[in-house]
Amino acid sequence: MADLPVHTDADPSLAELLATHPHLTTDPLCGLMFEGVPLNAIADAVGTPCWVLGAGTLRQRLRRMQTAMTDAGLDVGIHYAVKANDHLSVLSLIGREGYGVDIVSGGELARTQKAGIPAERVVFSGVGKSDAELEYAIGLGVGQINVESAEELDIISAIATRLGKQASITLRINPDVDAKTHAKITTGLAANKFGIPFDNAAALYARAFTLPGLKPVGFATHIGSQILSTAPYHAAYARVAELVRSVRASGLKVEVVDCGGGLGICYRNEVEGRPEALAAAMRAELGDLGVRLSIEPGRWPIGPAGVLLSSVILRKEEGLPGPFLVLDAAMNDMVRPSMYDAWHGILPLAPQAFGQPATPTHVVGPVCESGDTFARDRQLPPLGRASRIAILDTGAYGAVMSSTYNSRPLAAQVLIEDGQWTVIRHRQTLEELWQDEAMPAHPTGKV
Ligand SMILES: Cc1ncc(COP(=O)(O)O)c(C=O)c1O
Ligand SMILES: N[C@@H](CCCC[NH3+])C(=O)O
Repeated sequence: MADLPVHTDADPSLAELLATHPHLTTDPLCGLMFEGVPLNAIADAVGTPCWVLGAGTLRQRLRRMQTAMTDAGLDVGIHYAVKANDHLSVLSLIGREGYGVDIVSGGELARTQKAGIPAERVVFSGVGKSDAELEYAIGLGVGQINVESAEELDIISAIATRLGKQASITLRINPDVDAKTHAKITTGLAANKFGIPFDNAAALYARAFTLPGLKPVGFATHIGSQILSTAPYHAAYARVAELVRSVRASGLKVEVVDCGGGLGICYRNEVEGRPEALAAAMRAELGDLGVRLSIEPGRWPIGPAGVLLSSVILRKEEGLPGPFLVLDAAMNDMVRPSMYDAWHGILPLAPQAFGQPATPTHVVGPVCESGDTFARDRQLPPLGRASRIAILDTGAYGAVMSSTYNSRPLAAQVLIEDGQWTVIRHRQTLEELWQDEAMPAHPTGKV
């Protein structure tokens, strides 16, 4: 994998975006299609905003990861990171394909159980697992708990002992490696809250063998997300390998190394992270240790498998520095641009839009915050009221990060499978916005 994530600073043209997103095609009559389904047909039936997920793309990308590992001579367990997209349809597909999952909360664990994923295929990560969450996970017999602090080790030992269980644990190591990604999603630097400092890990691992209720099986690391270079992976895995060798030299058993997730995708013009290069890094640094390896990918398999459909409410130009397209989707639906200044491709749905000249356009949502902006100075064909667009690469960290800010109902979700599409989440109704709220009785009995 090249260490040059961005090959040009210019925004890709619509044609270039189509070339880097092979599951999206255009048809002269139907316009933009996703996995062979006209997106306009979905928008006509379901309305906008609407998330569309392609099961074929997800399946194909997971298989590519598995094949990359096998081709490198590695037997690697794939534990899909549920946080990227926790819809039951996704988890059910993951389970049926035989993969495991990486979870970070009791809620995610409950979803995996609802989707029928066996508890032994679950890895529980997270910097602050509550007692209730740990009791739930240990009681169910999850396959592995990645421990992130000395205090957590004691808590898990106490809970497992109380429940009469043995919890398989790894220590999540903070290798102090710069993943060279956005500051808000880097996790492997010493200053980050995640993992156990490298220098404390060997002693803590030894201590884990002395505590009741624990079965220490190895180490885990996860250095961040949207990583586009293999160098940080090499550096992190080399440190973990050093640790494995040193604790083994002191007579301790190590059976497992969990290599985390983080492989990046092409949003704009980045050279997408290649699972083959990740496999090569794992093989080079960890291949001779005779341990069971696993990875926890979220964004890579599912990010490109989703788009967010939206309609233009109106086009606002008067007195402004360039035209503003105000969409019916907003930061409450997709927060990544507001939160990380993330760049997401935008394609029109209409067939005729592709041949027209593009001009710089601002694309915003209707929420009452200037940060509710999807794109600035984006080269787009002339779009106006009722034009439809697709915001690309929203399969990961899209719908899962939605809120109902400004009392905006959660958008509908659709899954495409084998050329057929199904609504997998209805658009939230206004009543559902407040159905879980209660009003204290007013002393006079009236509001
Ligand atoms: C422990 C852990 N594993 C896996 C992931 C998945 O990361 P990504 O979606 O970048 O592959 C994350 C999120 O960064 C994480 O915190
Ligand atoms: N939410 C982040 C990724 C966080 C990864 C979680 N460990 C994003 O949208 O890029």
